[in-house]
Amino acid sequence: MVVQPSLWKDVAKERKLAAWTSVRQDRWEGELHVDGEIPQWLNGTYLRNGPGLWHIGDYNFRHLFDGYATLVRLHFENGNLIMGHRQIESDAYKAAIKSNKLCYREFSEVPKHDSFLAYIGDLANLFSGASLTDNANTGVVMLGDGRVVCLTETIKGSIVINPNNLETLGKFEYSDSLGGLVHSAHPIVTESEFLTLLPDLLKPGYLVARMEPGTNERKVIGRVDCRGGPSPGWVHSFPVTEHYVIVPEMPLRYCAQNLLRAEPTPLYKFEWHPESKGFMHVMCKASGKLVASVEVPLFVTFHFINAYEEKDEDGRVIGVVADCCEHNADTTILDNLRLQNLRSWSGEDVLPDARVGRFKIPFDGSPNGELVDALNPDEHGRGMDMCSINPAYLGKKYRYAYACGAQRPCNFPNTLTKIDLEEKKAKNWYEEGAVPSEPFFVARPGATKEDDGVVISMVSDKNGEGYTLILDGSTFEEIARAKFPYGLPYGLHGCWVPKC
Ligand SMILES: CC(=O)/C=C/C=C(C)/C=C/C1=C(C)CCCC1(C)C
Ligand SMILES: CC(/C=C/C=O)=C\C=C\C=O
Ligand SMILES: [Fe+2]
Repeated sequence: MVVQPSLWKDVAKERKLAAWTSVRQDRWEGELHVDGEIPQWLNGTYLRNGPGLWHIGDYNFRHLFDGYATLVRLHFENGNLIMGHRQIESDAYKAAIKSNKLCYREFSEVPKHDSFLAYIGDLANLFSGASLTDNANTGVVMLGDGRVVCLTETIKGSIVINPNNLETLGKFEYSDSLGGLVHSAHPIVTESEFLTLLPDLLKPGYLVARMEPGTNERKVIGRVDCRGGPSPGWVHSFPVTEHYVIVPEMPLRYCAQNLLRAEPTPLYKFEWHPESKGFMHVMCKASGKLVASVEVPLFVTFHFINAYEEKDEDGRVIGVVADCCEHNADTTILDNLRLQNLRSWSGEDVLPDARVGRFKIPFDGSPNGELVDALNPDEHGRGMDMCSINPAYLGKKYRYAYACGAQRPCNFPNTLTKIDLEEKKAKNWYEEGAVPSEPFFVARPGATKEDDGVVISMVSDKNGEGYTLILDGSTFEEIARAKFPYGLPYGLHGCWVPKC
């Protein structure tokens, strides 16, 4: 249906999204009725994590990223679908439930202090990490050894769960002595390794570390010193190629003063330092040596999509290409994700523009890299975030990415978009008034084509209800949907646990 621009205000007024509504679910499990056909080959479990509980008692959290971690499980077996929904029992969540107040520092929320002495104690606890949250609300990964770990930006917020019943099993304790308080919320996880970045806030730089399946020990591959200052850039995610780890140094940098503040600033724990510039560093995975370090145009990104190596006719690597969901070097997206903003949409077109930003990083010693549009952003409505690819193409030349785009006016990405990076075209799925979550690609076993598989998303519809949507990866047409028993809060990132 096409809505007249003058009617958008009515559409916005009538919309009741479950996406931004807190739900506390100690445990729900049940079978869903499926409309359409779930392919018989789709056997396994899609797990999705995200912040779904944004209040304690009558105190409401401010930011999307503050909410307590909520897992949703979609178990596919022979065309049938069973759903599960459960909170992660982090120390932060348990303490809040027990004492009916915030006890740990979340993304924007800081516990209130009864006295000056308590405030000083809390500052000490900030430096030791004791007051930081372990609310693992960002993503979930399956390690090569089968353990399933939920993650956030604090290292202590690494929590092992049981993918079959969503039970919290306990902390993932790193057995090394790397220390540090924060890491990239998105490690690169394959059957053979777990790669992570640890920003060093004291001596600005990043450690690149690797962990083998079956162990809890991260080993340092190498270190990158920051070229700008005064602190490392925020590193929510990073890309890899077959032989290199790419370390982004974003001009949106961690900020010690903002870490200490009780009230959030528009950039939360970060600060925008355009004068410090942006850089991309490329480290050889085998040797830990830097093979390139270039200045790039200013950029703002949460999520890298993929990266790959470019070769000359003799097969020598001449550079790397790295793609990300890039917010046109505009940091306002971070504050746009305040719950009040998300909940009070009046029909105005307030989602800042974003694009698939493509970094080109040469290996010939040039001081600069490029950042260009990978395709015309109008193809996906100038909204772009929450991406996935076929995991078989991780680090390799690839053609397709799946993400959330925009059908304007909107205040949040509201389409699913299949990006064809070769044809520079996008195919979009949209339902009026609805908000879909990250489209997650699952390849058909035995597939030889990159887009042979399905794309799973969970949609909040305009009536406060929701459903899971299964699109064909190739045609991007709906093949099945299944209504949830109640509307689910928005979720961030997921993983696929194949049936063993
Ligand atoms: C949900 C999401 O994508 C990001 C969550 C980020 C969090 C919880 C960040 C927390 C932090 C602190 C509690 C203090 C230190 C800085 C920072 C990593 C931002
Ligand atoms: C939901 C989001 C950005 C949307 C912007 O268009 C970012 C989430 C980041 C954390 O995982
Ligand atoms: Fe993320």
